[in-house]
Amino acid sequence: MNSGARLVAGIDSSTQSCKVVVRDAATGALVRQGRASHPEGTEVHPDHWWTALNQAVEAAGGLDDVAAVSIGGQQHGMVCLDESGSVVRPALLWNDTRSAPAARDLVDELGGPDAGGRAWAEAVGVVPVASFTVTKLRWLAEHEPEHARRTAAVCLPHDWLTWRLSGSTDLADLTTDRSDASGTGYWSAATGDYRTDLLQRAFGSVPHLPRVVAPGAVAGTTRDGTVLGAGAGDNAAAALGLGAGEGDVVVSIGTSGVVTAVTSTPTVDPSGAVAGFADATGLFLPLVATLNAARVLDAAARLLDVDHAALSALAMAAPSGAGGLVLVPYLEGERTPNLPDATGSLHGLTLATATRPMLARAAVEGLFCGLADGLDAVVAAGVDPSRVLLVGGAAASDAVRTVAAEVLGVPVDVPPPGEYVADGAARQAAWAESGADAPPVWEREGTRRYEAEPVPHVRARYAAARDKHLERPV
Ligand SMILES: Nc1ncnc2c1ncn2[C@@H]1O[C@H](COP(=O)(O)OP(=O)(O)O)[C@@H](O)[C@H]1O
Ligand SMILES: O=C(CO)[C@@H](O)[C@H](O)COP(=O)(O)O
Repeated sequence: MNSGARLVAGIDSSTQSCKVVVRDAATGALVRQGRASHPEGTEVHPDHWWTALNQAVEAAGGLDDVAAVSIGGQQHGMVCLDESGSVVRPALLWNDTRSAPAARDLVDELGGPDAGGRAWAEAVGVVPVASFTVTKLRWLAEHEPEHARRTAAVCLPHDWLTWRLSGSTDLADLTTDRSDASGTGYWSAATGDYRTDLLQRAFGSVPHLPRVVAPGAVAGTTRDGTVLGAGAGDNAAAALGLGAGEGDVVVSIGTSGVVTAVTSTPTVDPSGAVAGFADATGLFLPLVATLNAARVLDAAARLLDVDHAALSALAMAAPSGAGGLVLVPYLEGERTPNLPDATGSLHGLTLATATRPMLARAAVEGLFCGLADGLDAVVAAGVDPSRVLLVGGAAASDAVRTVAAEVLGVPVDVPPPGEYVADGAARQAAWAESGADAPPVWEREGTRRYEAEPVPHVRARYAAARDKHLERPV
């Protein structure tokens, strides 16, 4: 297939799967792609990611003719390695909530919800919640001291996979990048430094940490000499893949629901709603993430015994507001707002709303009302959105696109279906391989705009319902 063009590859090692794209480095044209599934669960041995990566690479026709590769990965997952480079225990993922008490303790130790929240946000841009690596390390130190004692290095999913691609087993060769480092809770996007004092506080010692590679720099090479880019957290990679600039807000509906924006200054939000992450170009990436997004629709489709296309058709057959039926979608607990033990709930059931279309509509609206709260928080942090770019697996749904425009209250641009995290990683790989000051410009056509009258009544009804939920049974 290669007609002499220089090729680069981008990999998205996300929560549910691994996707690989091979693109022309100069034009960005898609040459080939592949995919493989990850196992279910919030605790996953990294070997499964490596197996899926190799399957996805094989499905994409291999990397033999590729000049450079980068990896975008699910953020925050705790990968612990011993002195010999072996994995100490399965990784705890971003959506594993067992470290919620550890998160509360870490905030309390710096002064409680107000003073402690401010102290953490000023130090590292985030206020600990169960998703962040620093809280998982505290959990490990408290609950599995033998594993903590054996931990000689800590890294993130994309760091570990990049290291595996390099073929090294030397902990000194571990690398990360600004965007993923900023999701650990012990690296500051504002200063560009590790806060080993906070890591020491959380874990009781300071294991070896990956070197932070600058955007566009070379992290190393594979054994065959293929250039390895720095990689990125998946949300930063998606922003790079979309070419998002200031004023663009990216909303991703994957396993997580995410609202992000690229900004030129770091964000400090002592409430913790907006995480002050770094992006993949040297700028910043304020981000709100929810634990409940595409899987809310998976669950609704399961309940109604339909596929996603039929779920979308059902939702489109119901009116805005689903006649007053509200689904609060805390099916996996929640991260924003910080309610790790919450469960989902259905409000406003009447004989008229107890129908399949109303339930389908309420599911889509519920997940977007949570994200609209997130968009409000990003705006309060100083972002002035001119449009929303909608991506992630569930962006394929017509109902999702329509409800997004209604509930978010801004024009929603849906780029053509694609793997924007993997594309961002590929663009970064091309940047690293070129040695240029900036990533290559890749044109993209086919973006479709969705506009709708805002629906304040839908958000008002959700706001009345969202605090009424049961905790998970013990
Ligand atoms: N047409 C669709 N409508 C709604 N959800 C969809 C559709 N197609 C895929 N999904 C859902 O999107 C999710 C996968 O999206 P993706 O962004 O790849 O997730 P992740 O990055 O978290 O692994 C799955 O939960 C899948 O069921
Ligand atoms: O925790 C976050 C961001 O802070 C998540 O966005 C993860 O990065 C997982 O992303 P997906 O696999 O759902 O795309």
